[in-house]
Amino acid sequence: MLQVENLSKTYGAFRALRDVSFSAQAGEVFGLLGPNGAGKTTLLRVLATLLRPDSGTATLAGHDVLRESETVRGLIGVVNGGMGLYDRLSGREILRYFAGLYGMTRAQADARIEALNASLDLESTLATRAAGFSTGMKQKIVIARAVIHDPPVLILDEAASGLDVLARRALLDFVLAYRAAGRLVIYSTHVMSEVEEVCDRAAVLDRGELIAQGTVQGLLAETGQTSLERAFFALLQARALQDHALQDQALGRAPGGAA
Ligand SMILES: Nc1ncnc2c1ncn2[C@@H]1O[C@H](COP(=O)(O)OP(=O)(O)OP(=O)(O)O)[C@@H](O)[C@H]1O
Repeated sequence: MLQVENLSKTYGAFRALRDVSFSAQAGEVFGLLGPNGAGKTTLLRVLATLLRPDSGTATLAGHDVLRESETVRGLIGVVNGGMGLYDRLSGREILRYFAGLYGMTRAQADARIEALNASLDLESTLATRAAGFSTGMKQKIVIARAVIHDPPVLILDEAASGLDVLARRALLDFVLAYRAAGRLVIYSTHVMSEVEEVCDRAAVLDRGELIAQGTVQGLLAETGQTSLERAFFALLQARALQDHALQDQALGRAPGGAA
């Protein structure tokens, strides 16, 4: 479903992505893990056709994100933390508006809203104006808006941050239900428990490089750790040590920096 090959992106002289490659399949939740600044959002923005990479390719269901960006936009739903809701519109009006942007008829929109009401428990949110939404209500509408056209791929960038335990639970359950419907969910976070709970596989990004990928069990086995958080630390630490060793080598120093 998703093929990423050798993606690189620089901001000026800064390399935000370096030769990132991975693939993800329909019917799985694929996690993207990384510390702040690792390049997760940059990668997701490329996949969402919002940012041009310097080199490399990404294809979704066989469509190139650069050359066929319009087609790709119809195949994805994106939740990236930006709420951007029209205060004066009710939840239902917001969803109808976005359905219209995707070319859906009013009848199609209303049928889809009913289906989303059942899975996201939108209830009063549909009739309430956005100005009166709680954070949890906002998040539900943002998710419903992202999948109003029933896209085969859902991209979530730190979507659970700032949510209380109930709203977070609703989000994770929705992710699992979306996967069960045979969709691909790309789930970016730095909260390990979320990855352990919903991700089938995950990739670890560090300073723009993909340094490991696999199932949670695979990442634990690779690092010899008992929790994903420990595995994550171990991977980053091993990478930092490797970088120091390379620097030492380049400068002709003994390992550890001795002259
Ligand atoms: N428009 C930009 N111009 C310059 N540098 C940028 C720009 N956008 C991001 N960066 C830098 O690129 C690096 C990767 O940023 P990115 O937002 O992709 O990381 P992230 O993994 O999503 O981090 P976080 O978890 O903090 O959101 C960071 O060092 C960031 O400062």
